[in-house]
Amino acid sequence: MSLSAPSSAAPLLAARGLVKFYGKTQVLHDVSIDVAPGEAHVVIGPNGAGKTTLFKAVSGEFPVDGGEIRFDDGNVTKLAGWQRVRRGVGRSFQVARIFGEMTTAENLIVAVEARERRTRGGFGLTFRISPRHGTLAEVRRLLDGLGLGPRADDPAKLLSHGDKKRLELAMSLALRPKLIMLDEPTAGMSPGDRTAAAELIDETRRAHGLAFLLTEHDMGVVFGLAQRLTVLHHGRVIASGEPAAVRDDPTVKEVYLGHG
Ligand SMILES: Nc1ncnc2c1ncn2[C@@H]1O[C@H](COP(=O)(O)OP(=O)(O)OP(=O)(O)O)[C@@H](O)[C@H]1O
Repeated sequence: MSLSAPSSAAPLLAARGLVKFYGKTQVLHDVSIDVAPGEAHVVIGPNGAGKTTLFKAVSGEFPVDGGEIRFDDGNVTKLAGWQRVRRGVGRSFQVARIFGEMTTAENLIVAVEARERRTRGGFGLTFRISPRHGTLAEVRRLLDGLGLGPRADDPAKLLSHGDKKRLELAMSLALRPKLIMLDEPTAGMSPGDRTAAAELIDETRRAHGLAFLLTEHDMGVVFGLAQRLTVLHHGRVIASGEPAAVRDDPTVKEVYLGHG
């Protein structure tokens, strides 16, 4: 079933009727999802429901087999992932993208400088040891804003799991996207770190007016963050709308939330 969406703003992201096959197995069946500017839209569903596949489709990791993806009023369905990044689709850096031997601050310097090179239309992967004027001030703001100030000079490989997640989010923010996609941002965290991470995401969204598309298994985090909730089950959207309405939906209770 489809419940009414709370937002009347024109969507930043509008995916319509997405279809994806892995070989002969259909994993996404006519999946549609919107994210409004500044909104946190959380996708939930049992293991194997297709959440990660939906994320990969939206971020351009592979082409879809049907449907259309519009972002910021342009059709991005045929664009490669890096082209979507240029338009403002940000996917959180995975831990593997962090350079472990470099400090927390140096990782952020690389991210800020990469954005500047991109904006200026430059190429090349060289990292200049002397950062541009302005980069260090921006890195300091990101570090302080995400509570990483005390870790600035620590090698990234020595950060706790929670701090690595913060660094990933900071690196995503450094690229100044319009939408940030986070696939299970609190996975593997302690309950305390989970609460802190959810607060951080919510604060970041409010402070920067950023839109978020997230998947998450922790229902405390889900209901603390979501302005809108979509439930996937066997690759189909079974409910989408305001969190309270989705939570009370009988089908959702039966196939998913009822278990907890
Ligand atoms: N590369 C692949 N090749 C074939 N099948 C795949 C591939 N990746 C995922 N699948 C299958 O597609 C379905 C959807 O997987 P997906 O990872 O998108 O689900 P999910 O909702 O993110 O699950 P989880 O909550 O466990 O991360 C599952 O049945 C999975 O086994």
